Amino acid sequence: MGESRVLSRAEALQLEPGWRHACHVLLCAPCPGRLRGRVPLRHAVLMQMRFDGLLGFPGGFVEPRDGSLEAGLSRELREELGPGAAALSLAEGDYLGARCAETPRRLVAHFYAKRLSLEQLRALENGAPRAEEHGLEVLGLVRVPLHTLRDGVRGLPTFLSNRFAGCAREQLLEALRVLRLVPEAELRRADAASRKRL
Ligand SMILES: O=c1[nH]cnc2c1ncn2[C@H]1C[C@H](O)[C@@H](COP(=O)(O)OP(=O)(O)O)O1
Repeated sequence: MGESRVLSRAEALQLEPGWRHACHVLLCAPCPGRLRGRVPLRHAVLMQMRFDGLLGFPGGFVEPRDGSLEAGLSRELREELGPGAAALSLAEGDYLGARCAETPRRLVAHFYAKRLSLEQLRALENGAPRAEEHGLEVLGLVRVPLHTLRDGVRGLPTFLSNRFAGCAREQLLEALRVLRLVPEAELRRADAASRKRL
């Protein structure tokens, strides 16, 4: 995805038919653990390693037969995370925002977030290896490290210096800020530190 711009759901749905729509979701749960007994993990946030070596969120293209954005997203989640994803019941209320880009082709990326319990999130992680797309388009789920270690580099900054699909990096930063999963100043520092390594 080239340079993307933010637009509202209503604006996105009014775009001409030449635009394709994709929906992805950030799934997260409170995570009380401490790394090495010291560093608070705060939350478990799921992303996935894709077939193309890029990191992205679960989800994908919405097809005309899906009938709605949320139905398309739910179908993609069942394919990528397995039947356990059916229980997620994503709705318009879980919508976080949209971004669109003209290149490499006209794409609107709709983004959702869903807060789960740690047990629900673990059940999804455990069920994912049995999903239809496991080992094909999805090579595995990963948890995003939300902490930054004392060197100011390892943890979230290093994770952010990976390569991401479409606007997934922007979506991740925006969601971590809006959902208050990482304090804003820490997030800014992690973003800045990661850009030095890109
Ligand atoms: O996590 C993502 N956030 C934003 N855009 C993404 C993300 N992952 C992929 N993409 C882009 C890349 C593609 O142009 C479309 C659809 O991708 P994908 O998820 O691979 O779709 P299918 O599973 O093939 O339906 O969005």
